[in-house]
Amino acid sequence: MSPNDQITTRHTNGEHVALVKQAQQAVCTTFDNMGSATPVPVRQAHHLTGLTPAAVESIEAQRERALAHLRRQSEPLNKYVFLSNLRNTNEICPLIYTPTVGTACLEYSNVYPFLAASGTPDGLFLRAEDLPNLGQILDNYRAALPDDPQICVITDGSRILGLGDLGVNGMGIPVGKLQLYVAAAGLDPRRVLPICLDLGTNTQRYLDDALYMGVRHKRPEDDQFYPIVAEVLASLNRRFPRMLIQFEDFSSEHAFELLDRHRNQYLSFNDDIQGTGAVVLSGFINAIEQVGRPISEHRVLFFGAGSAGVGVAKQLAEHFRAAGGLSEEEAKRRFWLVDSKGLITLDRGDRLAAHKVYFARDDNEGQQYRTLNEVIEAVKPTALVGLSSQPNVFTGEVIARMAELNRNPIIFPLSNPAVNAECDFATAMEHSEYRVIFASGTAFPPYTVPETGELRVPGQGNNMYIFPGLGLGAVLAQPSRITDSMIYESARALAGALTDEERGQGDLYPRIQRIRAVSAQVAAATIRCAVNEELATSEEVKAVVAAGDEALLDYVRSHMWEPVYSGPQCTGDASPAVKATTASPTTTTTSYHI
Ligand SMILES: NC(=O)C1=CN([C@@H]2O[C@H](COP(=O)(O)OP(=O)(O)OC[C@H]3O[C@@H](n4cnc5c(N)ncnc54)[C@H](O)[C@@H]3O)[C@@H](O)[C@H]2O)C=CC1
Ligand SMILES: CC(=O)C(=O)O
Ligand SMILES: [Mg+2]
Repeated sequence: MSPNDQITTRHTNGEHVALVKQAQQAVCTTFDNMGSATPVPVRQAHHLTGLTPAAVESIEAQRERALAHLRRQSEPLNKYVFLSNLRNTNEICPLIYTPTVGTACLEYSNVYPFLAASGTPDGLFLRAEDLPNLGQILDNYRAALPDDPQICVITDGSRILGLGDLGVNGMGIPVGKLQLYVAAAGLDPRRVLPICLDLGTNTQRYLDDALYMGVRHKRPEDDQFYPIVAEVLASLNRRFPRMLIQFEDFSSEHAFELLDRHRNQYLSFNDDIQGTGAVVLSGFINAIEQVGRPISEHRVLFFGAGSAGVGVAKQLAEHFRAAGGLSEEEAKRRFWLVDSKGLITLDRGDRLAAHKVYFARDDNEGQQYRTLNEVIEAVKPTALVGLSSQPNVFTGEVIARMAELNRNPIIFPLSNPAVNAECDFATAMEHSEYRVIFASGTAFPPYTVPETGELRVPGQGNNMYIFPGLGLGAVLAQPSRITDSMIYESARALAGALTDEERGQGDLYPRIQRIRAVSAQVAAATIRCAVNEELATSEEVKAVVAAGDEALLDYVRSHMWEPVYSGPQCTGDASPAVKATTASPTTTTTSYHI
């Protein structure tokens, strides 16, 4: 007797319809849906026979078709909408990230209904009014998942990339970051939690926009803001005590304070301050090696002194101390930070935000420097780092001057998305006689040197090289907190992850195609550090670290989720429960059929 017959004989017609629907939906939920790869017995068991064409495909064939369709779309936003739907119906989709995620955030309210066409929620949208029911809301969300989430990325949308306060439209960023966790470090897509804390927006055009989907009022003052965030974090921690919390794209005024308040309370880190600090340090380590001058001779000029600028400067200063043999005071004096009012000095006459005070200069002898050109002439930097969101401020003239001052000027225009970058790769190459050492936040196309035909590939200094591995390491080691040493070790691991070939070609970062292997190395370094600092609570991980570096790397790799079709669904089991499969000879993996 077929399953269909069983239903018909035992139930009335109405019950039959309901049961068929239930059985069909059981294989149509996001995480169990195999689409055109659903085997014939499963189609029969779930009453899907005749509802799809006959072909039973492999995951490779599905991937090929999706890729071809993606490439046929000419508009980046259409690509994003397609990928978003693909993600919501089939958790195999790779990168949905900068630059398109920037456009997608700007348009989020306009395209949201199409993104959510599958009915799968993007994540949690939390409002201040929800606080009394937060426990219930988390329970509701948890009910749709097979297990507790391991990582959440939370934003309040107040500083999305370099695009400003986008309110609820910022949800695209936690979603995109968590997609990278899945693609780059093999986090299980069913165990990640994007959160938009929708407390309003100060952007008038959204408040006036009839189609804006967020809470329609201004943001709360600090005396309300901090208690709200504290309550949300406490609820998250009560419900999911082992979950790592990643703060993302909070405005700089709040980013530092939130990190200070909560970093020792919960397993958490701030991606813009610490993740960016680590990724830029990593590229800098490799850049300094190429330049061939000792660390102590470098003079670094930061254009932009927000969460990213100050976070990166602090991370580099730590390296100047640890690897350059400088005292804290000597290290600090190798850095000059510029904000919208010019070089940050103690006697500039304005009240400096707390995060700017550490690097404020006191050696300017009463003189203030307002423009970038003035500061360059005063400082004569070896490196120029852009984290200002001001497009094209590193003009041809600025780059030419840097190339006069240095045989190999280090120029990192790191603002996102690409339209906000302080310069593009072609400008940097053409005005430096191709001598620039370059990395940008969003990838620029390679450049062909006209005279020689040599193809030069620019580096991408984006925290996506750090946070996936750092997060995976934290999930596996379960330390009580993320320390500065773990961040520093993640940066060193990334710097050391270049292959000889990549190093030989002058790359600062590993090729993106190797991101999984690289994330495994970053995760291993994080775990090793957590164990050495006696903060790791996983006994399994402690034993693996004791067994040596190869064992640790194997362990990390074996815990990276892979999309594979296997398990009971393939045999027609009428209730397609998700089961783990063994992908490595040594350990049980967290790979599941989807
Ligand atoms: N590549 C990467 O991995 C990352 C890049 N970013 C990018 O860094 C940028 C900055 O991020 P945050 O520091 O969080 O933002 P922020 O808005 O807090 O900081 C911007 C800084 O630039 C300064 N600035 C603005 N206009 C200026 C002008 N005309 N001249 C000189 N300085 C000016 C501001 O005074 C402020 O200090 C964003 O574009 C963001 O997307 C941020 C994190 C990671
Ligand atoms: C990359 C990133 O985190 C940002 O631009 O904010
Ligand atoms: Mg960010």
